[in-house]
Parts: sequence; structure tokens; C-alpha cells
Amino acid sequence: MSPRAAAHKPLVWLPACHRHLDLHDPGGYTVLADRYAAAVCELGLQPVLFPMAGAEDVPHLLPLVDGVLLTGSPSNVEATHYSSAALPTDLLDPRRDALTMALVRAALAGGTPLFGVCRGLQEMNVALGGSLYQQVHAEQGLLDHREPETEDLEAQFAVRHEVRLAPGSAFAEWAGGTTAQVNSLHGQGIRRLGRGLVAEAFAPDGLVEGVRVEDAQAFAYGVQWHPEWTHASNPFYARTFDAFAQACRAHRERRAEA
Ligand SMILES: N[C@@H](CCC(=O)NCCCC(=O)O)C(=O)O
Repeated sequence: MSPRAAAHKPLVWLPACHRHLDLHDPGGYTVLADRYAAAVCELGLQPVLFPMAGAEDVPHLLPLVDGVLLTGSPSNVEATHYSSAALPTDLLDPRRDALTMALVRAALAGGTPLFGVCRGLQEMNVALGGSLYQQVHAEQGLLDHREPETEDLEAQFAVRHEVRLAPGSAFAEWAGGTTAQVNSLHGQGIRRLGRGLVAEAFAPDGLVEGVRVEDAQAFAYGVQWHPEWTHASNPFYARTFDAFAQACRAHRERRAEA
């Protein structure tokens, strides 16, 4: 690593959510679960937020960072992005949608490492022209992938099912085999795969749970599970995150040398 590149930690952009919280200020709040930012810090990277960034800011802000981590969120990608009508019960976040749709495309076009987790995977899929099941559990033949109704986070994030991993894929390498156990906290899921996405991890009901972007210039993966949870003690999750972190470091090097 060159001395210049070593001077700063690679910067990882985590697009935040925008919510109305039951607090004194009735205005909106910018929200990011500490869990994701902490995982990024533990990898030796620096999480950054651009709270007011919109799609129009992406060309100016993306060159400042070394990676993008699209986090999970209780909110759903609005179905109008894949030409369906949103269900009346949907918790939506149009500002996040607008930003992440542009960010996915720009990160891939410019070779910025991109990792999507849960909603983040769904955003990658929709940004690339794919569609989602709005309620996986309502589809015949598909399982209920939602977390149990409890406030106990350990129970919510507990391992829930196996995933089958494509032989020879990076997922299989990170898992050390062609199966792994994962947690599951989502109501939506990939229906039609986006352009250029290769399905490489599958739930027992066949739902696509892990993708890579074909011919990507840098790390470009998405997972439906949550590797940020217990990533330090789970070798599969740890290797996935390490690969992302390495890609961010390599991107930092390239930026420093340019
Ligand atoms: N709302 C979507 C995405 C689910 C998701 O990202 N869950 C994570 C919840 C915990 C967190 O905020 O990290 C769906 O239901 O599929």
C-alpha cells in the first residue's frame, strides 16, 4: 500500500433511511442502524453518510468514496419502480429509493465496490430492471421468510434456513462449501432477476438470496441475509465482509494513484 493511500481509511457510503419517528420533532429523521456502521468500522473502513443526497448528487459524491454498502431496512422498495402498485400496508421511503436506484447504476458503471444487504439486494435487483414479490409468504410454494414477532434481537437474527450456493462461486468459497446457514428478516424477495445479475445462492424454496453482478469491474454482490449480524464470529459472514473490505481498499489505492 502506498503511504498516501495508507493515510486514510477507505470511505464506505451507507445510504440512510428517512423516517418520521415518534419524537418531539414531527419532521423527518435520517436513520441508520448502528449495526451496519459498526461492522464497517470493525473492518477498518470509515462509514460515511450524505443525509440530504439525492440522485442528482451521485455523480459528485460517488468519486469521494471507496465503496457503497446498501443496508437493510423495514421499509420496502416502492413497487412503482418495477411497475406494480404498492400494497396499502407498505412502509415506504421514496427518498432512499431515488438515491439508491441511481447509486447502484453509477457504482456499477464506475467500478465502485457495491454490497447490498437485504433491502440493499432488493434495491440492486430493482435498479437493474428486476422485480420483487411484495409478500413472499403469500406466494404459493414459497416459505415465510419473516423474522419471528419478538423484540429479542438474538431471536430475530437467529439462523433460520440453509442456502444452496453455486459451486465455484465466491459464496461457496466464503462458506467453504456449497451450503450455509443464514438468518432471514424479509417479507419481500426477488421475483424477476435484474439485468446482469447472476443468482448464486438459493433458499430451500428456490428464492434467490444471493447474487453477483456479471462482468462487474469490482466487488458487486448482494445477499438477502444479514452478514453484519455476528460477522466477527461467523466465518461465512466474515469472509464475505472481508472480500468487500479488500475491494474497498483496492479502490482506495486506485483513487490515490489516479
Ligand atoms: N423491507 C424489506 C427489506 C427487509 C430488510 O431489509 N430487513 C432488515 C430489517 C432490519 C434492519 O433494519 O436492518 C422486506 O421486508 O423484504
